[in-house]
Amino acid sequence: MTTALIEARDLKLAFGETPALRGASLSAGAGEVLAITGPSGSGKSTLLHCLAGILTPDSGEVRFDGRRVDLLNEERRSVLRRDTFGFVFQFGQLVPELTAEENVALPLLLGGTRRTAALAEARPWFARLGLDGLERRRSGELSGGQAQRVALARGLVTRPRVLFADEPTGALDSLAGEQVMELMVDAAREQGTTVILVTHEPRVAAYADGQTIVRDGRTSTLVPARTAP
Ligand SMILES: Nc1ncnc2c1ncn2[C@@H]1O[C@H](COP(=O)(O)OP(=O)(O)OP(=O)(O)O)[C@@H](O)[C@H]1O
Repeated sequence: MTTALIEARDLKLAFGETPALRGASLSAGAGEVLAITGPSGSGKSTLLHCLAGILTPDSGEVRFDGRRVDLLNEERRSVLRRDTFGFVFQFGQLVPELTAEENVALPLLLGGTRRTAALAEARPWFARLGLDGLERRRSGELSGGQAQRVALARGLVTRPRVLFADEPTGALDSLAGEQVMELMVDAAREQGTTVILVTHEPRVAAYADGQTIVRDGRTSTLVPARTAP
């Protein structure tokens, strides 16, 4: 059995009086794709945000590569998010003033890479994700599927150890959604990136190696990933 690269143990978190997580656990190994599924409001995004160091649970443990993420201060968590993790959300959230290639280069620029080098690293992603010729477009000039592939390139350009994807196909029609999923899973496998994917669509979850279902803030394993205990 491989060791977990990222894991959550018995997470609990309430927003005021609203309990969002009541004992959520999961684990994923290096290079695995894990889907978090479940009904609306069950706690999927909250669980993802705890794993990614965006939220801190009230109790329980989050470990990445053996280190306790939940015990890090905000500054260290933000360095971890910037240097080690990648993110894709439902609505690509591209910066509208920037060109597509500048959007892809953005995480590298924020990490201190010089502009020319960052753009040089961003460009190969356009051919790789079927976006040739769209490098200089702004987000308003892209289709939803194209914009989401640009957002995917931006999430992967730093070669993150873990890519967190929250409903990455949620705003797309089924064909564009399948394209995004195939490209995401292939690119992640090629560079050994673990993917933690929130989705309510069974067709999207089927791309994953393992599935964890969340109901009322509690998890159960639907399909064990290779590292599940
Ligand atoms: N910032 C917040 N403040 C207060 N309550 C919140 C906040 N974020 C989430 N909640 C509540 O926590 C619970 C879990 O929400 P969460 O967004 O994690 O669910 P979800 O499964 O991702 O839902 P969906 O599929 O609809 O996106 C819900 O009851 C929600 O209303």
